[in-house]
Amino acid sequence: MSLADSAAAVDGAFTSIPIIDLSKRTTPEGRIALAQEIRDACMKVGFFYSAHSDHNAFHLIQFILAVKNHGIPPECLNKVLAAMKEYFALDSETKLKLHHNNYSGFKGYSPPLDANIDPTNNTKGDFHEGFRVGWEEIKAKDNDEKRANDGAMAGANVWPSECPRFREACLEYYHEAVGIGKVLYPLFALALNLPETFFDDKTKNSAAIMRALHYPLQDGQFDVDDDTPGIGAHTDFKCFTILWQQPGITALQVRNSENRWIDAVPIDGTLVINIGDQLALWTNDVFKSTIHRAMNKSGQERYSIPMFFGTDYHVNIEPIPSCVSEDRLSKYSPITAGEYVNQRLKNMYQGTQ
Ligand SMILES: O=C(O)CCC(=O)C(=O)O
Ligand SMILES: [Fe+2]
Repeated sequence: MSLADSAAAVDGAFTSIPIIDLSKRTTPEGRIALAQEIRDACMKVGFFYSAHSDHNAFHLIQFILAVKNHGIPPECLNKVLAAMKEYFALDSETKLKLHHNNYSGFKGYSPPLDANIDPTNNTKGDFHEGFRVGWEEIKAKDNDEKRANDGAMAGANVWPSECPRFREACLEYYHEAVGIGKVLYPLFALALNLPETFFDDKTKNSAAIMRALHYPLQDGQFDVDDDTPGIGAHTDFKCFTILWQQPGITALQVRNSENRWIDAVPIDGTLVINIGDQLALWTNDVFKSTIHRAMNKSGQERYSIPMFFGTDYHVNIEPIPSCVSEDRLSKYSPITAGEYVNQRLKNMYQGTQ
């Protein structure tokens, strides 16, 4: 059965989110099995957790991936969480100095209610604040080709001098997550019956954007109520997202085909991986980009870190042939990844105005 045919046979009425054991990727058979699991998960759900199946998963992921230099050590997560707490606790005047409107490529700070990712559903905006970071070497380089090649999203990162440890903590996390992205791209290619290397020449510049997110408490400072989403219903703009969510606080929800919201409860030691629109474009919707949102009703502040992985900004995205058939005609016209992301970001920020 072709990918286009099997996509027609699945429905999206999932009630739980599968956990994929990334440790299997070390053998060729393991990678094929994993690609099959990823394929099933993407076609039905669009969201999955990346984990080792052991309850002590993080250490095992770290061990297995550390061999290939792809693990995210717990210290790295602790460090970035501590830095995020310190940064977001700064007063808003200080944070607003780095408002993303003042910089290119949307880098920098976005205050609460700045964006409205789902303008159809509310007028107040999304009740989170965030900080956007793109590619940068940890040890600053005079000539950073990867950053210079970022085309439509080009622009240097900006950093708050008031929280000196923020830069290093974010960039350490950024590079760890890029390592996991490098593991996932070949698995997605295999899952699509493509050569493992299909995405290699399309992801040379790591078109990866990280956002440090803070969902504040409703303390009367902002005009929000219980129905104001932390982030409204949306699909992500790129190929896939690797999301770290703060343990112990459930806020992320995924919508199934029956329009029911399914909680993506944080599971210790896992990262949530979800498919974004660029992969849906590449695959003519064989891989679904699933609608999700975050509603923080925990009564506590919440922190999360999505990292969005796209193809390089100059790359033209068009449905791959195995995902197109007579019954499943190509739904999308070619567009460059950069144009696509830039347009979506503009819409997101204009939605509140
Ligand atoms: O914070 C979360 O759990 C989700 C964030 C998200 O969906 C996004 O930033 O696109
Ligand atoms: Fe998202």
